[in-house]
Amino acid sequence: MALAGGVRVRARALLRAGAQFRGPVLGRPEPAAGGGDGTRRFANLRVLVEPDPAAGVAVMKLKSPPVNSLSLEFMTEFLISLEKLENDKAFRGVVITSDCPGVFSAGLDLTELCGQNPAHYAEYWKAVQELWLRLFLSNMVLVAAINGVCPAGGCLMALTCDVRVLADNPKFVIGLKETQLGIVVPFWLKDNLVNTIGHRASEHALQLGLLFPPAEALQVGIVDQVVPEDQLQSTALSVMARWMAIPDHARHLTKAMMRKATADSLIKHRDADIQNFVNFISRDSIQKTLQVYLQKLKQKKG
Ligand SMILES: CCC/C=C/C(=O)SCCNC(=O)CCNC(=O)[C@H](O)C(C)(C)COP(=O)([O-])OP(=O)([O-])OC[C@H]1O[C@@H](n2cnc3c(N)ncnc32)[C@H](O)[C@@H]1OP(=O)([O-])[O-]
Repeated sequence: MALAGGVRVRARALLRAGAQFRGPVLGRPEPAAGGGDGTRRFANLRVLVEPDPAAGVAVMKLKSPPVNSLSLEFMTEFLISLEKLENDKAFRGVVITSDCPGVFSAGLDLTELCGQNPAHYAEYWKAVQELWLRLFLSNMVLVAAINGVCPAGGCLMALTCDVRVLADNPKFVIGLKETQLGIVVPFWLKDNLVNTIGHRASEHALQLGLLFPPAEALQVGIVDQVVPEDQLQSTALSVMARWMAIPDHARHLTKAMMRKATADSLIKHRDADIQNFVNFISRDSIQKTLQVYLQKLKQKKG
């Protein structure tokens, strides 16, 4: 699946502006700095990719400090990196994890949702849809190695993966907390959650905006495994090895079959979903709530 129009234009603009792949790109391998071991690390500003072509696996590290919030730039760069891997036959699996200590992703970037104009909200929401669709429909095996707090839009990314492994730390909560912020999750993300944990548990989780600590997350099924923090990466890679042992073609056709109806319901109603989001987020009451919340986050430090 190619990048949608707006995101593609933005991606091109970023690249034209020299969006600054600091390392070698896939297809033009060079040894990693100082490595000389044939591994091909590449990075843009906000995503670090550590490829292991021999295993057919790459680790994508989200590194948009302080909290990996989903800004337009972050999502664009993430999708460029993902597309590079998808276009390279050497790669069949991706582990997604964070390079920001204690935070997998803080979710949607609230500065993109506050005090902007409707055209911006529309562009932003289209990019969020695109991020979800591209991950949800990826042919590759995606494993989320969740090494930090994972609320809302962070949980969105994790939910698209085939497997979620969470590091066992009581601070590392995961869930769709949107109602706590006065936001309603989009129907396609609700469907994604229902497919994962079932209808009744989703009703509770979504209405209450629940964030699950590790033991509860495992119990409700929003993650598949909880492991000690120092075993997260190795567990994610061994889960990946198990999935990679399945013939690719059969596996990804099965994945597509399982996910098609959920994805199609967004694809068919993309424009209406954008319009709905723009109308909702532009409301004075929502803007006020989000601004107060953002202000509170900023004051936390002071
Ligand atoms: C698709 C479905 C709908 C989805 C909706 C959403 O995702 S809505 C989103 C739902 N997400 C949430 O409700 C999560 C909100 N975030 C948090 O709860 C905490 O930041 C944390 C627990 C993620 C990390 O705690 P910590 O103590 O490690 O870090 P800290 O708290 O000190 O923050 C550091 C800096 O980052 C800033 N910043 C933080 N988040 C965001 C953001 N989303 N955006 C922008 N900026 C954000 C914060 O203001 C501060 O800025 P400053 O002062 O340096 O200019």
